[in-house]
Amino acid sequence: MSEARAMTYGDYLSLEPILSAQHPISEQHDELLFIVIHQTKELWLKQILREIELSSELIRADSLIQVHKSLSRVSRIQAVMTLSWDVLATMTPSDYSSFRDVLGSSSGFQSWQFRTFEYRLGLKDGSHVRFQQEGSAAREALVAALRSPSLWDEANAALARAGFDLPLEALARDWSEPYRPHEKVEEAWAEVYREPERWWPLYQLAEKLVDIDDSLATWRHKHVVTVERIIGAKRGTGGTAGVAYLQSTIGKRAFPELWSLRTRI
Ligand code: HEM
Ligand SMILES: N[C@@H](CC(=O)c1ccccc1NC=O)C(=O)O
Repeated sequence: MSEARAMTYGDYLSLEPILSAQHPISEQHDELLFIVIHQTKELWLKQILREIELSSELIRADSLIQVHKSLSRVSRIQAVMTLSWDVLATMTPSDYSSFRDVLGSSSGFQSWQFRTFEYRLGLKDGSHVRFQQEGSAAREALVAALRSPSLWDEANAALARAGFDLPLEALARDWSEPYRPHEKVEEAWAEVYREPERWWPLYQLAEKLVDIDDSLATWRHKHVVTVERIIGAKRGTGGTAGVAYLQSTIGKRAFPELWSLRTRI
């Protein structure tokens, strides 16, 4: 009987399949960079989705101290994703236009992990489901995220369990519908911010959620600037107006009352 081979670095990390998974279509030097940036982003999104699953479970169990670590990790990963725009921005309009046509109508718009991230935070727009192939695992995962309570729904439920008076619309709703901000939800979180020492775990949770919304807006902003730098006002391959569309997404907030309450403090 032969002995089991010692574990190697390459085996453990599945380097063979990973490093064989870049397939530029053109002969252009920068196409590899474009692929590597996107693959890296999808790996980070995979980790982010894992952390958000864990965070949801921890909030549901009222383990608000433990959730801090996982949510901090999410916003640090977001910071890395935002920095990677500076690597991509070394690609000029001439470089990109030399291979852009090979992309056809594919686009980041079709990233199911990005949409799942938005859904898990609380940004529910069911119209994105149709971009995933019927019967695919990606579509199933996306639909499951659409139908589950988001981080914001879980945070509001935790607030209610702590004794705050929250409206039924925020606590028992059709989770797949877009979240509608509510005056009473804002007032309850404002109470938390008025007396941080008394409500420290909820206060800390709220600030971690604001970090994530903040980092997402920063990422979106760098996306728009980088896209404008590389393709100007051209239409997107995914069929949108391009920069004008991306600009319209910067104002999205997954935790709207955590932003609006600030005017009251
Ligand atoms: C040359 C580089 C890039 C250009 C010109 C570009 C352009 C665009 C445009 C125009 C859209 C709108 C949809 C469309 O009509 O196609 C879009 C969406 C998107 N892109 Fe990019 N993009 C670039 C790189 C990236 C990178 C590196 C990422 C990820 C790290 C990314 C992620 C996304 C995502 C997630 C969306 C959907 C955004 C939303 O609907 O809120 N893009 N991109
Ligand atoms: N929407 C981009 C194309 C693009 O960026 C893209 C294409 C294929 C795979 C990922 C992409 N990244 C983000 O949109 C464009 O209009 O040039």
